Amino acid sequence: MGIWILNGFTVDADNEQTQRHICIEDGIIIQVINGGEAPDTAGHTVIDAAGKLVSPGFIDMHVHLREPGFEHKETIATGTLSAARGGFTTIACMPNTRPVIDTVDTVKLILDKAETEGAVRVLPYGCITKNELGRELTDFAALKEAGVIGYTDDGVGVQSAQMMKDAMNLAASLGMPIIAHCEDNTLVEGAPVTEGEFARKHGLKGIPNESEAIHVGRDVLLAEATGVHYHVCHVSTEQSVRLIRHAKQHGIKVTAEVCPHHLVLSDEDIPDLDANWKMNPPLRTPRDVQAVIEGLEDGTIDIIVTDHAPHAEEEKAKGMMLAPFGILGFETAFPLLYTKFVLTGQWTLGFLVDRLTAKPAEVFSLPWGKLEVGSPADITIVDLASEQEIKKSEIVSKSKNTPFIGWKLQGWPVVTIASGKVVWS
Ligand SMILES: NC(=O)N[C@@H](CC(=O)O)C(=O)O
Ligand SMILES: [Zn+2]
Ligand SMILES: [Zn+2]
Repeated sequence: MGIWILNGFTVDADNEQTQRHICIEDGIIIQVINGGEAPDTAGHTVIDAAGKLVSPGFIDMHVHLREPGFEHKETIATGTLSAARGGFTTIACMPNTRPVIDTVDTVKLILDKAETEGAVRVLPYGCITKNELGRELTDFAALKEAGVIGYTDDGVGVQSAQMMKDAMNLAASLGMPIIAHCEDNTLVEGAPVTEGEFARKHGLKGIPNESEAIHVGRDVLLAEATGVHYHVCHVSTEQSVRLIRHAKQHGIKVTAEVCPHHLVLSDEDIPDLDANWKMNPPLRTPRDVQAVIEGLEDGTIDIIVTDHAPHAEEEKAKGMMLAPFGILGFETAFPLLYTKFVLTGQWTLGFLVDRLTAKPAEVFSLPWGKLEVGSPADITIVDLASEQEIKKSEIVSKSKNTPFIGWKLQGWPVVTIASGKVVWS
């Protein structure tokens, strides 16, 4: 017995919208009918998607699931369910767990747990350096063999240029990407927010834009020298956008991602010293926000990721200086971007959906992100008309650290199907 999803509409990157009936069985899309009368659905479960968007399940290439080691913040079970609520069916998890994902055993542990306890598909990254200490490369070949999809020390920047170059050479020889958290530690020194209005007003030390952009500049040159696929994490500054644009113009194999919060918030929106507004990279100035939006719009930045970074309430209660960096991402991403960019007419729906589905699949050569006969049945149904307020009590993630509580947003995922199973409705 399969599932028929009737009368919904799909959208492509050019914003072409088509009414469709879609049948899935055994985890695969087995039939797609364009328009017209509903087919005979006898013997199947029926989901009425009339008036709703039927999208390939969203893909999030940058998330933190916290297991193993930080299960008080999130687990693979709670994190993947939070992803499902947000409409994500494939998520790529960062290795800054405890232990970090730098051995074959830890990769296996993640994959096993995801298989048995996860609501959606989990793709692990492995560390670039052992323990993310920047001193010694991990065993890239063994990690690849175990199932990682790329290498990153997310959470910290790789400080040594030579170490990064060695990593790129090795990754290139294996046909694997390097995913970089760009941050020069010598320029940061314990600052909690960006250099800008907010830091000045509160007398706080600021994180300068160069701390990110210096690594981007260094790394695109190293990527050119080594030929690796180099992917920049959570781009937040005008300078980084400029450097990536220049690198792409010169044929360097660089791709990049941006987070919803860096597209909709600047440091001037931070209301007070509440650490739910603290993340790395920090909210930047309005000028940077404008630059990352333009970067996404012109293709300099390829994809949208959430950087879902759960932290417990007591950790965030330590205040702006002492609390850890990071905010939740999964459950607010689509409604936030739909409300702020599509409803306002700045982006088409097709553009937004593409940057969350087909584009990430293309950038990382993944087989998901499309609704075609024979494709895995990863499908997200979105009620574009529904408006809801973000309430702390409704957050599925184990943590509640988001600055968006109380925001009224439109465009909520209502059914998420992963590998043919309804994982959220
Ligand atoms: N983004 C964050 O603010 N925090 C991330 C680390 C990271 O993505 O660099 C985390 O692990 O909490
Ligand atoms: Zn990072
Ligand atoms: Zn991250």
